[in-house]
Amino acid sequence: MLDASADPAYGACVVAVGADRDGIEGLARAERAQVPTFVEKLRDHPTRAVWDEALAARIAEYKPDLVVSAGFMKILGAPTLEAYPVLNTHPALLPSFPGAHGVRDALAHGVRVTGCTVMLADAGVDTGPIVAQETVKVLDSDDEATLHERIKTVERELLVDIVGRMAREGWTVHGRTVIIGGARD
Ligand SMILES: Nc1nc2c(c(=O)[nH]1)N[C@@H](CN(C=O)c1ccc(C(=O)N[C@@H](CCC(=O)O)C(=O)O)cc1)CN2
Ligand SMILES: NCC(=O)N[C@@H]1O[C@H](COP(=O)([O-])[O-])[C@@H](O)[C@H]1O
Repeated sequence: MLDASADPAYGACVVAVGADRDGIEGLARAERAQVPTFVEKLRDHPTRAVWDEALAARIAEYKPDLVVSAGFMKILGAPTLEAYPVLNTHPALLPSFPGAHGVRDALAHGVRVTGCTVMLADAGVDTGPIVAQETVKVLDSDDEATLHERIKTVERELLVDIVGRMAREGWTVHGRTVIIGGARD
């Protein structure tokens, strides 16, 4: 996304990169690009609710139009969800295999095709309206790591494309579906 946003025609820029823990490659990548970063750790707060509020306050410092969750492994609470649209990427074809272990669960189930889903987060876990999906074939030789790496290649490209289109064209939510721009494909 940082690379794509170097082109003014992309229509979006990364105003900050945040995480709930240190040592994240995305933080280092942002720092190399002189993009502001922040870390808000759950363990630094007395309760989950206080962390939720603190995270939303950190995000508010950057006034984003859209929050993108990519590999953010915490369920976001109401303070963030009620303040911003949150786009999430999940390494499975929702509603199948939601949660923190989508690739592991899909492989264990024996699926021959899996993929990734870009959706708007809601209060549930991977239950929000779907923006886009792409499929990835499962190879007989796959283990969780090899399959997940192939999914990541597809989902990163999809996420960058979707964020740019949403920024340029806007979006509307119709029940469980998100339409980018003014009309259905
Ligand atoms: N309100 C929402 N927040 C988030 C969603 C969402 O759909 N609604 N998606 C997640 C990303 N995600 C799957 O795509 C996901 C991430 C993490 C978990 C989870 O069980 N997290 C545990 C802690 C895990 C850990 O710390 O290692 C937790 O939050 O207690 C489920 C799904 C992003 N946020
Ligand atoms: N349920 C949330 C979830 O599984 N998120 C997944 O974590 C990976 C992060 O990869 P990265 O750390 O290499 O960017 C991505 O595949 C993302 O979809």
